[in-house]
Amino acid sequence: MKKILAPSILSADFANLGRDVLTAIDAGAEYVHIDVMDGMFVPQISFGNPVIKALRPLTDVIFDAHLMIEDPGRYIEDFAKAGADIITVHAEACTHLDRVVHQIKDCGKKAAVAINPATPLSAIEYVLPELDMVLVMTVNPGFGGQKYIPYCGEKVRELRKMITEKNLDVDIQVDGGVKASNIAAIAECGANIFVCGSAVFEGNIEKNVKEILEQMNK
Ligand SMILES: O=C(CO)[C@@H](O)[C@H](O)COP(=O)(O)O
Ligand SMILES: [Fe+2]
Repeated sequence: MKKILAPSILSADFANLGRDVLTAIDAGAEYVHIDVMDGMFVPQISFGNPVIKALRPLTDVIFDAHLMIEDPGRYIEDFAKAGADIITVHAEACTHLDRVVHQIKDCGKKAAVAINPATPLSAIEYVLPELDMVLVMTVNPGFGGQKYIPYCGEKVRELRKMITEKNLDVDIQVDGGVKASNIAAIAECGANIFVCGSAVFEGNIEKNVKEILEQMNK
């Protein structure tokens, strides 16, 4: 299964966002992970779809919108129109998860569901055949630069087993505290899309991306 690095722009320099994003892409990142926070589902407010719209003309790479917002069904069409390719909603934020997943697919976008560290896999079990990706949060969402929660590796392993047993083709994304020093171990658990925020954007972006890719593909 192809492994992909998805830099999270939450840790980029917002005053030079386009430049930072293009540097990460030129160094080998294949997705751009866009963290949308509403100050309700998570404590912080980040940015909304105008930022996706502003970045869209710069590149054709996959834009992966991680919506950490309450009742995301209200905004699916807006994010689709802004240029997101994958739209991820939190299972914990949707009263009618199946309906929201279909809203995303009806917009012609890839549908993904995220689960927080303490949320069991059963929350996504029935919608799994409808999904392109599951995002297993490896920190409690809301902030960049947090420490990876080790028990999440076991959850990724169980999810990969569930996907294989059901004979499905679903990506597993991990997000939170992922860096060069732990990415190989997390990949071994069965994840194949890796969000890295601070590990990419703090310091030399090009050097960071190259080091992460090297460890990711070990
Ligand atoms: O969704 C989130 C945080 O809620 C993430 O995408 C973070 O932006 C990841 O940052 P690092 O833990 O990699 O610094
Ligand atoms: Fe994220």
